[in-house]
Amino acid sequence: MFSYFSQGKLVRNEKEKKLVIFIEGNIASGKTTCLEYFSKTSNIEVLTEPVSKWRNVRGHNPLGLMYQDPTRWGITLQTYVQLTMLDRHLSTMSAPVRMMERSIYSAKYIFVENLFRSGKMPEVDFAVLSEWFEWITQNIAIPVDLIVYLQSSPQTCHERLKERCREEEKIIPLEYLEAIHQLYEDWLIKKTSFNVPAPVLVIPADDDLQKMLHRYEENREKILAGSNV
Ligand SMILES: Nc1ncnc2c1ncn2[C@@H]1O[C@H](COP(=O)(O)OP(=O)(O)O)[C@@H](O)[C@H]1O
Ligand SMILES: Nc1ccn([C@H]2C[C@H](O)[C@@H](COP(=O)(O)O)O2)c(=O)n1
Repeated sequence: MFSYFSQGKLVRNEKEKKLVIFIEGNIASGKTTCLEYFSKTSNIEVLTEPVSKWRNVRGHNPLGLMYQDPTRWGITLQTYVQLTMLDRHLSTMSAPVRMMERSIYSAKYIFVENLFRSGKMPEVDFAVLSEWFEWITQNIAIPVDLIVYLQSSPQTCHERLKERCREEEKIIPLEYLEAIHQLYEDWLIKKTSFNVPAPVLVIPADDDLQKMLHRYEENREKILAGSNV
């Protein structure tokens, strides 16, 4: 699986240079819809977030538990998110371009950070997750060439979230989406909080579906720059 070290990190052995793009954004900002659109292009591999795993690990639902009692179950969910995202990052690419929903970075810089800052994650849980995250990112190369940030207002996300009606998310208040939004803005727009591992392309994402699909098409070249797709 890993065949050589580069700058002290384990690196996957891919024969040709491939393009890896993260699609980042708030909950219900339209990431999956965006990925669905690009999945129709041949030579693009799309990886959605493994939410089904987060809702069912050996019969348990860490996502649901986390929303019910974040202080008790936040670390349980986020440990599993970290593992499943790492597994996604390290999986063998089946096409020259990979577009993946979120990343191990946003899991830590947005969701873990939010749990901790809002006082819902005990300091010891945050410390353990941070140690894991730092070990992983210091020892394993996580390929990424571009981050596409779907920038949407928390209000829009709240409307879309209600429409999507995922059982576990019914209790999410607007304030939660506002906090996630602020963390994303600090990370990817102001660039004042954490390391940004690749250039960022910002796509405004509040418009209706038709306009959004048109906007994705307009941005296709920018997104796929450097690839032959
Ligand atoms: N541009 C849009 N306008 C209106 N509704 C949208 C738009 N994009 C997505 N949706 C709907 O909003 C909900 C969340 O979209 P989704 O793509 O699942 O977001 P995410 O993957 O970011 O959570 C879904 O019900 C989806 O059909
Ligand atoms: N590190 C993470 C990543 C995601 N979640 C939650 C947020 C949503 O309820 C769900 C993913 O849905 P999406 O944003 O793709 O609509 O998982 C989390 O709590 N921690």
